[in-house]
Formats: sequence, C-alpha cells, structure tokens
Amino acid sequence: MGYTLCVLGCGTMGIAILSGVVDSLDTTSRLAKNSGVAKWESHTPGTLTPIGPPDATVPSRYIACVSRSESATKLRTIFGGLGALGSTIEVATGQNVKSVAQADVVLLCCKPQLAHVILGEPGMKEALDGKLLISILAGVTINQLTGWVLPSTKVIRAMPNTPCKIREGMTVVTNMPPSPDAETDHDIILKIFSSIGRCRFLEEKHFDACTALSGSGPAFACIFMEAMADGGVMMGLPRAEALELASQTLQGAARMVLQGGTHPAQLKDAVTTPGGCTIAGLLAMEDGRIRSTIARGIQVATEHASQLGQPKK
Ligand SMILES: NC(=O)C1=CN([C@@H]2O[C@H](COP(=O)(O)OP(=O)(O)OC[C@H]3O[C@@H](n4cnc5c(N)ncnc54)[C@H](OP(=O)(O)O)[C@@H]3O)[C@@H](O)[C@H]2O)C=CC1
Ligand SMILES: O=C(O)[C@@H]1CCC=N1
Repeated sequence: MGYTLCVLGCGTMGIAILSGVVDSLDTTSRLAKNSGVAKWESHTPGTLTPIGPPDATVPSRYIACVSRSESATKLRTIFGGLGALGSTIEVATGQNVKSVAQADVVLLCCKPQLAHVILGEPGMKEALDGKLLISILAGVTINQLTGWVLPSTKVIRAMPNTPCKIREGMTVVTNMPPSPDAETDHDIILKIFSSIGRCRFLEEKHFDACTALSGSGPAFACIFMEAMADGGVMMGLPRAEALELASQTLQGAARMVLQGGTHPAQLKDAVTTPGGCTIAGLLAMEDGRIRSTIARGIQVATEHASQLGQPKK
C-alpha cells in the first residue's frame, strides 16, 4: 500500500495538484499494463490495483478538506469519487483534524492568512505529530509554520503553479529538514511534483521570487498571450485563431528554450531579419518599455508575496 495524502484546503491549487497526481498515476498504471509490464492488475472494470512490491512513496488514498458544502459538492463532481488505481478521493468538510490524523502526508493549500487558524485547531498539532507537512502558501515561512506545529512535524515549502493540473507545472521545493526519513520524504515530494511537471529544490530565501515568477507567472503569461491575440484581432484575424496562434507560438518558443537549451536572445535574433517586420515590432514594444515593465512586475509581485504571511496592519 502507498500512503494517505490529505489536501488541507482543496481549492484552485489543491484541485490542480490532485488532478495532476491522479492523472499521472492513472497514466502510469495504463502504460505499465499496456506495455505488458505486469505492475498493475485490473480487478473491477475501470479500476486498477497494484500487484508486486507496493510503493510506499506513492499515494493510494486521498482526502480533500474544504470548509463549505458547496465546495465539497464541486469536488465530488470534479473527481467523481474515483482516484488513481481505483482508490477513492474522500471529500471532508469541517473534519480537518480527523482527516489529518488519518493521513501520512499533508499538503497545506489554504489561503496564507488561514494557516495559523487551521493549524491551531484543537488536536491539529497531535494529528500532525511526526508527519510530513508540505505548505504551498505564498509568504508563510518555514519559521512561522514550525512555530505552529510540534517539533516532530517535518515542514517543507513548495511553490507550484496552476499548470500542474495538466502536468505542465513548475514547482520549487525547499530542502528536506534533517530527519531519519529525509530520503523517503525527498522521494515522496519528488514523485508528487515531478509527476505533474518540473520540480526543482531551492533555498527558502528565493521563495518570494519563485512565487512571483512561476507561481503568479501563468497570469503574466496569459496577459501577454491575450495582448498578442488582441494585436492579431486588431489586424483582422478572427479571435479564436488569433488566440490559437498566440498560445501555440508561446508554447513553441518556451519549448525551444527548455528542450533545445536555446537562449531566448538567440531565438529572438534568429527570428529578426535585418530590416524586417520583427525588429519593427520589437522596437515598438521597447518604446513601451516592455522588458522593464515585465521585470518590475515580477519585482513588485515578489515584494508583495513576502508580506502575504504577515498579519494585516
Ligand atoms: N492560485 C495559484 O495559482 C497559486 C496559489 N498558491 C497558494 O496556494 C494557496 C491556495 O490558493 P488557491 O488554491 O488559489 O486558493 P482557494 O481559495 O482556491 O483554495 C483555498 C481552499 O481552502 C479551503 N478552506 C478555507 N477554509 C478552510 C478551513 N477552515 N478548513 C479547510 N479548508 C478550508 C477552501 O474551501 P472553501 O471554498 O470550502 O472555503 C478552498 O478550497 C494560497 O496560500 C496561495 O498562496 C501557490 C501557488 C499558485
Ligand atoms: O496571487 C497569489 O497570491 C497566489 C500566489 C502565487 C499565485 N497565486
């Protein structure tokens, strides 16, 4: 058997992460089955259960905690009761402590300002005793989190982003705290976040910048994408096609950087024919201070992220 994963505060990000993890495990099981590697066996139509050595670093049970019954209904609709390999995603309202007590790993995905309230619920410290607590909260430091739990709780921070939902996420994770389980915990974290995109370990001092760059980044990228499409529409392109061209172009450029190791400046120069239309467009954008506007946006978002865990003045 694998472990029980509790998503404490299962909203936009909790859903994105759970969806990605469940999808990745379903795909793994299907691939293993289809490739003849008898790693998983089907017992009931539509469900797969692992055979062979169990993997303790992969979740086999999920509990999603929310506060409102409307949110619970929404989660039940999204996940349809079935998780990867036939396991169920249980949805709980008003049962945070009980859910955490049943879990091995807890993914804290509530709003930053609610963390101390939820972690301060009577019995929560004990429920988290000895467990791995992964917080994705912007601006809430490990120092703050460790102050709200027992010393035995292993606290780490992760900063994922919404594309985790389609397994194209970028997650930055802090290094493991020293503990006898550090190696297993490292495996657990790597399996969760690398199954739903890229995962990189970085020191906590970089977290506010990561929050702005990759955490908020999908919003910034979408603004740029929308603006590109607007330009196309201005010049007569139908809206749907303009958006398709803009999004596929951004994806293509990003993949050339990520997969081909091409530097963005090299990629830009290769497109820019002397005296051509690209340099004409680039100069018009530079006149609008496009680069410093975007870079300053990341700076401001970083500074704002650093304040999100602080009490409101
Ligand atoms: N959105 C993003 O792109 C990113 C967000 N983050 C961080 O992730 C965290 C969550 O953000 P996001 O998913 O957008 O927020 P949401 O508001 O979508 O989700 C928060 C969840 O917490 C639940 N919740 C509220 N109160 C309680 C409670 N007392 N007990 C249990 N659950 C509760 C809410 O349930 P209900 O609706 O029932 O109240 C909701 O499901 C934030 O800390 C943010 O900084 C990090 C990276 C990216
Ligand atoms: O806007 C926010 O505060 C959160 C953190 C990163 C993305 N969304």
